[in-house]
Amino acid sequence: MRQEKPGVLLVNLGTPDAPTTPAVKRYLKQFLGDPRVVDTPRWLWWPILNFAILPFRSPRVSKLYASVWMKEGSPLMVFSKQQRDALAQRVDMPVELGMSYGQPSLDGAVQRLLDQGVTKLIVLPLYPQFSCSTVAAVWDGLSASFKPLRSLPEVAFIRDYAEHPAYIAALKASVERSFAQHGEPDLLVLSYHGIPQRFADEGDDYPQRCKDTTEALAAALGIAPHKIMMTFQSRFGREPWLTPYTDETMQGLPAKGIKHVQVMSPGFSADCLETLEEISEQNCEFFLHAGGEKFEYIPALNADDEHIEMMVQLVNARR
Ligand SMILES: C=CC1=C(C)c2cc3[nH]c(cc4nc(cc5[nH]c(cc1n2)c(C)c5CCC(=O)O)C(CCC(=O)O)=C4C)c(C)c3C=C
Ligand SMILES: [Fe+2]
Ligand SMILES: [Fe+2]
Repeated sequence: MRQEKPGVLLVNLGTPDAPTTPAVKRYLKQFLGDPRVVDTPRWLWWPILNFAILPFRSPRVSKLYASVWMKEGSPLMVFSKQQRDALAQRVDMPVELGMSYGQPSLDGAVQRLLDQGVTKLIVLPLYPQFSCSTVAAVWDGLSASFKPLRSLPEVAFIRDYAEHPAYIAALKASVERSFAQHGEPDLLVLSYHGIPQRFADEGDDYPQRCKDTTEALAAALGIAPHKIMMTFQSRFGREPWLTPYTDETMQGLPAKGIKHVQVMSPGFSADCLETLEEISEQNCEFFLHAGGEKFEYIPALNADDEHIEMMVQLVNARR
């Protein structure tokens, strides 16, 4: 009889190995080369990526990475490892971390779990809101890592957890800590990573999942509807992305009398370039230059106890 031995595969996006132009170029080449992320026909995208994007974007973005780099490495990697270690302390099964792009690879993480005798993979992509550009890319990566195997493990794939009570409880605790520390702002802005509007038009339910999180958190906080709003950050390329854009919103709020904002990015399970630089630095500046007075960034859930508790619940429900 087959006796299942479960193990957890925690997955996130991945990040460069170093804040240098060659390392960032390597990372962006793999990331932006994934058709789940950019779906332009390959014959057209290959020369654009290699000759028009990588040579110019890599040196610019490597400087941004350098500005947030931590003693132990890239913030996304530092927090992801902390999450892995904290979860491993809380569940009686092996836990491995794999990244869609860069190291540690998904392939390696799957192999390490199999080497420990795991027969059932509980796959937890750390994206609270499903998107074809993130969660489906994890699915693709997982299935690619199965290609050389003669036997496949059982798989429990957690699609997302946008309104899971333990996720909402962790976000609520974090917002309440921030309100207690800095005072209640005129507006709480929830800034989610954007995607092209076209992906949503073609069936990606990501915007609805962001709305589900926003509504569940607003209800949990008991906050008035005019004191919370949802925006989308990090757009890339020329086509329209989900709106309202975070940067335009920040530039426009002070003229509407909003002088104190707190910004949280609930779609990022770990702090990274897009929160520590784009929100805490760039968008803070946009807001203050437009006449805003107080801007506070509420950190990602990272390895907070409430966040790890959420992971324990998600995993134990599938074991
Ligand atoms: C080009 C299209 C992109 C889509 C679609 C996209 C979706 C998407 N991304 C995240 C999470 C993260 N993205 C991060 C960085 C990042 N994202 C893109 C592009 C797209 N993302 C780029 C080019 C970059 C790299 C930085 C840059 O060149 O500007 C990160 C941070 C990684 C880090 O190393 O710190 C995360 C996390 C989500 C959740 C998402 C769709 C919902
Ligand atoms: Fe991204
Ligand atoms: Fe960005």
